[in-house]
Amino acid sequence: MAQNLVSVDRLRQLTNLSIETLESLLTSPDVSSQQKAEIAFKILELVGVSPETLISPAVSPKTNGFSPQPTTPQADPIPAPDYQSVIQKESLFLPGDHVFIENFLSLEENQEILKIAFSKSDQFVGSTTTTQAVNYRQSSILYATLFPEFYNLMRNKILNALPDILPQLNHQPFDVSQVEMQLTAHNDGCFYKIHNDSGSEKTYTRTLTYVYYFHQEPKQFSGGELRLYETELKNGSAISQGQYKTIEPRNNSIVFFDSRCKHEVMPVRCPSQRFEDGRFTLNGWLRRPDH
Ligand SMILES: O=C(O)CCC(=O)C(=O)O
Ligand SMILES: [Fe+2]
Repeated sequence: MAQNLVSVDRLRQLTNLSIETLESLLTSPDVSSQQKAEIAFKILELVGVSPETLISPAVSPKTNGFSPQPTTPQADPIPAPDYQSVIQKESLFLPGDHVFIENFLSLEENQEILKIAFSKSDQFVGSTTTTQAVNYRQSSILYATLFPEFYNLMRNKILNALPDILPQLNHQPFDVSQVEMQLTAHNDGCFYKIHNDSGSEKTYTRTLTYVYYFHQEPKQFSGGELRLYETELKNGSAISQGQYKTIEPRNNSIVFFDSRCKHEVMPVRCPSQRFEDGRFTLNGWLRRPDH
């Protein structure tokens, strides 16, 4: 018992010393800002401070960020700083603004993407997060390399809609360097806990998130609402205060929002558990250049 108390004390001392050492490294002029950022992120990850801010969908540059066509540059690009300098020092509040558009595709296009999803059901793979967090996300994904024509169609529709969408989000125009896309299926019990899409070194150039919803009619699932949280950005963290807006995953609708905004996919209930009866999305991110 006494020995345990001593070792707890020692452990405390050691912990304090470690924290002091890390603190001095984080403020030392001899440590590069790159190293400081690495240390800071490691600490945040280890102590579990807002771990979900570090979680965002895995990026697979060869597949997920499929870009068969050159992108159209937009006017007046916003400066695109690197990862260190995008870490928000002053607090910035994102109210969960979004743009929701119904009947985004024609009926034929909507049926076409449903047909693509059904015909390639055996090529979907389990989803992951960049931190490989367990029990954070359950869904399956079809990469855009497996539907190149539809990728191009969707990409063009999104880029054409952008000049109307950005002002509604109070967002400045930006140079779109890449349109990432994937087809995601949520079936019975699937979900994606609270996260943002741009909280890691691999994902920080993601600027706008879009999610196009489609499913069979009549709808065979319930749940699966998207919750968009009010988010405060500060010191590299995205903190949500719990207030949110709910977006229903309506067939043939699309939602756009700031990729830094925290969001969550509520659990889906699909009693038949048939693949075809699930909640489907074409979802992805518009990136700005990283220089
Ligand atoms: O399916 C949705 O409504 C959102 C998906 C999402 O948050 C993501 O893939 O990052
Ligand atoms: Fe997301």
